[in-house]
Amino acid sequence: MRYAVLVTGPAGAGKSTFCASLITHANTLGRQVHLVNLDPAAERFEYQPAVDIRDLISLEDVMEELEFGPNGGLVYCFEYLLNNLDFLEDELGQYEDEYLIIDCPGQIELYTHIPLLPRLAQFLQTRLGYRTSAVYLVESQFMQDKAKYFAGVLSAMSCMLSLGISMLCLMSKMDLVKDDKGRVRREVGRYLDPDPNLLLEDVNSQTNPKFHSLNKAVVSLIEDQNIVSFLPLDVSAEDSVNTILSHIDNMMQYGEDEEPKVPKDMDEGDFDDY
Ligand SMILES: Nc1nc2c(ncn2[C@@H]2O[C@H](COP(=O)(O)OP(=O)(O)OP(=O)(O)O)[C@@H](O)[C@H]2O)c(=O)[nH]1
Ligand SMILES: [Mg+2]
Repeated sequence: MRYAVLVTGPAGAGKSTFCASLITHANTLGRQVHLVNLDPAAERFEYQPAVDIRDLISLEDVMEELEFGPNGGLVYCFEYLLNNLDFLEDELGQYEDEYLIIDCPGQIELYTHIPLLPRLAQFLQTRLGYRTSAVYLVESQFMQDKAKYFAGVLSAMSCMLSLGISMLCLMSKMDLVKDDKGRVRREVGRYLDPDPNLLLEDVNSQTNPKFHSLNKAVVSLIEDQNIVSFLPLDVSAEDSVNTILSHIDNMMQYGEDEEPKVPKDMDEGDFDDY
């Protein structure tokens, strides 16, 4: 069985850092995972990507040779990738029993203007037989501001709806919102899994009454899509990364088709103790 996790979210949310810590953690569990880089502007990685879009096309070349600016250049790179999906098939086709962590770029227009990620998710699933899921990162500092919280949740929802695969929302950089005793600050912690009614009260208390019905509509949309809860991500804490990996595994039913591995020196009688 093959598995793939798309790591998505806005620019600077911590996607590449999360990919590296997920790989480090999986390695300590003795699991083989590989990094796929889909960011044509990426410069350096903690782990060498097994598959790298820069081997197909680099943003620097596009900007130099075709005289695109950085954002137009990125869009060009992705359109080029979409027209050359056989590149991915050649690169990924060789992996059997594989678990891929796919580091995506952060420019939000790549998620909304051109259907790159949905096409890619579909290609991975139907053409290459990968069980594919996604995570979406939103920075914890955004949660201190209600308007930014709304924007973060709505962008996560738009990504989830356009991808059409199961998705987990992560609140990244939790170490930045801890108090001096190491506890997550209350005003942020309550947004990990907020009560929609309290959320509405909170937002209404900070906005002009003429926007209250809009607030209500957004909160009920958030509630309907069941996307209000975030898992906390602190890359410096192994148990946070471990919990997230377990959720991702569950989401893809990782390992359910695998034969259970029994340690060699355990005969059947030993199982009575468990
Ligand atoms: N304090 C803290 N900083 C973090 C954490 N994760 C990432 N960062 C920092 O945030 C910045 C951006 O992190 P990246 O991992 O490059 O973010 P990204 O989402 O891959 O960014 P783009 O690929 O440019 O969209 C870097 O300076 C990281 O060191 C975290 O958990 N805690
Ligand atoms: Mg990155």
